[in-house]
Amino acid sequence: MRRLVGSGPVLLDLEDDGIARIRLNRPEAANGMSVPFLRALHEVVLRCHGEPDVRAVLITGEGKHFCAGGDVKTFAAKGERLPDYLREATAWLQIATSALIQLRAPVIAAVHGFAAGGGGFGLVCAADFVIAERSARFMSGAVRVGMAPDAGVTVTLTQLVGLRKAMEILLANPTLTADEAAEAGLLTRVVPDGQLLKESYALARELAANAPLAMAATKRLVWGGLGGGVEARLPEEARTVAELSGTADSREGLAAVLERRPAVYKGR
Ligand SMILES: CCCCCCCCCCCCC/C=C/C(=O)SCCNC(=O)CCNC(=O)[C@H](O)C(C)(C)COP(=O)(O)OP(=O)(O)OC[C@H]1O[C@@H](n2cnc3c(N)ncnc32)[C@H](O)[C@@H]1OP(=O)(O)O
Repeated sequence: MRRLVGSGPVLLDLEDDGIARIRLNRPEAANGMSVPFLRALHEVVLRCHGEPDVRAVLITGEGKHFCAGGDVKTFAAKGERLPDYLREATAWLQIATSALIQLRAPVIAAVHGFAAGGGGFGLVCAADFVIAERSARFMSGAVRVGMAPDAGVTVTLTQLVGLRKAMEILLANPTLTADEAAEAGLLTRVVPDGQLLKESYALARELAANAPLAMAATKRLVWGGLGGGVEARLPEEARTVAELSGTADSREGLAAVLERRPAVYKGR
């Protein structure tokens, strides 16, 4: 195993058989994504683009959770400055999402704990395969903090689960069990707790043994055929997220998450 990017919130290891492992590495914040995190994620994905030996990419989360989305603590601390901060965050988010979708190698998200918000749910929707432990949980999370979905979720989720179910997931913001997420069409498969890495590496080795040019071309054709294209959607999602983040409801939603209480929204 070679550590390609070895410090900060996102690590990259090039392992045997051409498997690159992206490790989300902020366990103290449930791998919550801030601007430095997004910048590091983009750097790691670009490194994967540049490594000719990469045949499959595994994304895992260090600690208790896969990823709990945007960094709510940092967002709440920004107060009135949050829209400017999110304009920067969503700029990195857009290029990281595009870079991930454009990876030649197939991407497997290996989910344990929670996959929530722009980071967790966004990565799940942008991956080619999602394997989840039975105890994993999934939540869109955006409306809870007075914001809107990002990372192309408004296109990918609708393709994955259908319009009716996507509206339920995005507007009612349920916490889905792994079985519910699989039944909806969000996951490739559910595995028993404790089997996640074994099953994920087995799939990665299987995919890594395939013809890389054919895999890359097939990915490009499938992703390019989604509606108006995920990447065309990213700027509108980003603009909406930054705009909503300046509302009192967004500040109330963030405060409610941190204070572990129901939010009271006022429509402004
Ligand atoms: C596709 C490629 C790239 C995508 C990139 C997307 C990037 C996104 C950035 C830009 C986003 C803009 C719009 C924002 C969208 C959002 O995602 S807003 C956040 C939505 N997420 C949530 O609301 C989830 C918040 N967390 C929780 O509800 C719970 O933590 C949990 C996930 C249900 C887990 O609960 P539990 O097991 O009880 O663990 P906790 O004790 O709550 O958490 C452990 C510690 O982690 C801290 N933490 C949890 N979530 C976050 C977070 N999102 N940000 C920062 N920190 C978080 C939590 O505070 C705990 O810390 P301590 O209090 O210090 O113990």
